[in-house]
Amino acid sequence: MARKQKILDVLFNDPSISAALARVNVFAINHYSGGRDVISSLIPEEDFAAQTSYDPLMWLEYVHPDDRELTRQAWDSIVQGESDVFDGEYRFLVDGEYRWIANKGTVVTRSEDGLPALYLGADRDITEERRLRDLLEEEKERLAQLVIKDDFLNIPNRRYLETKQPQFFIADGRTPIAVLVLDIDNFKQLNTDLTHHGGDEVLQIFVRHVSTCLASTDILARYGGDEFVLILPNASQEYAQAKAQCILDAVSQIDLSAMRDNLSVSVSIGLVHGLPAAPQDFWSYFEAADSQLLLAKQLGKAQMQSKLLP
Ligand SMILES: Nc1nc2c(ncn2[C@@H]2O[C@H](COP(=O)(O)OP(=O)(O)OP(=O)(O)O)[C@@H](O)[C@H]2O)c(=O)[nH]1
Repeated sequence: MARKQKILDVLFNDPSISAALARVNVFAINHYSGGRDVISSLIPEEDFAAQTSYDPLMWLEYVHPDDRELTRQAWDSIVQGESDVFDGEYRFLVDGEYRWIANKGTVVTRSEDGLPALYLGADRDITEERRLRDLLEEEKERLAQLVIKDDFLNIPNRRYLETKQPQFFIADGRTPIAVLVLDIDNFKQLNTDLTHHGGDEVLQIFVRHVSTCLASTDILARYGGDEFVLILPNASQEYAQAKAQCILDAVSQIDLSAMRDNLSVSVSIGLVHGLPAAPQDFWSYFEAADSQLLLAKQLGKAQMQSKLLP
């Protein structure tokens, strides 16, 4: 005890040591002294002095209410002796504003009842670091979205299907799914009649019309060119058939008279519905739907052909 006391005396009473520690944001709290000996705390000295009875948890009041519970839990495990090392990030009230602080420190000594007596830690203001980290995360998310989105039509693209399909394709033998492949009829001719730019406009009008039939859980993606994939997770066969009919009707309503007279748009649809079971995957459903699309084209276009998969 005498040796510990000596260490504490040096630590807290030698101004050169206190100053050296403060320079690297090391703070020390001597709970033996009822919290009177403090080096370099973010809490103003007068707030310590103003305490009528010493509360070793008073610092938690400076932690942002949203971060307080987690911080308290982490500190509790120190108090209870489950760990000596504290390593946390929280917002802390400094000069009237909340700053993000990283606090890493350790209990140096415990009193006889096992409670932390001397705690040495380093506070680091990471507000700017956190802001940059958040910006980077947002940017990464934005780029990730760009990669899986068709920029022109503002819907998911083929890469989306390739990366995300396991999420909606549940091959447990009891979760139904419908996969539809849509292809605009005679789009090559539309491009010739309207120019490529006009064809682009038709693609946008097409997506707008198809979207009037979609529910929030339906996923429409552009597979490429004038070919689209529509996934209806958890859909009944009747729901899928009605969806295809809605799309056929909506596309037949497209009016291109503002661009050129006597032009109409139609779509052919291949539909498969089933209860996928392992080892089936999304692409086996896609291939089957694509075969149905081919059949619809061969049978005269502007129609839907469907198949039930086991
Ligand atoms: N305007 C435009 N045309 C595209 C785009 N991507 C692909 N195309 C064209 O779309 C046409 C697709 O034609 P196909 O689907 O092969 O044939 P189709 O004329 O639609 O005939 P069917 O599918 O048998 O009805 C091709 O001429 C492509 O050059 C695009 O982003 N914009």
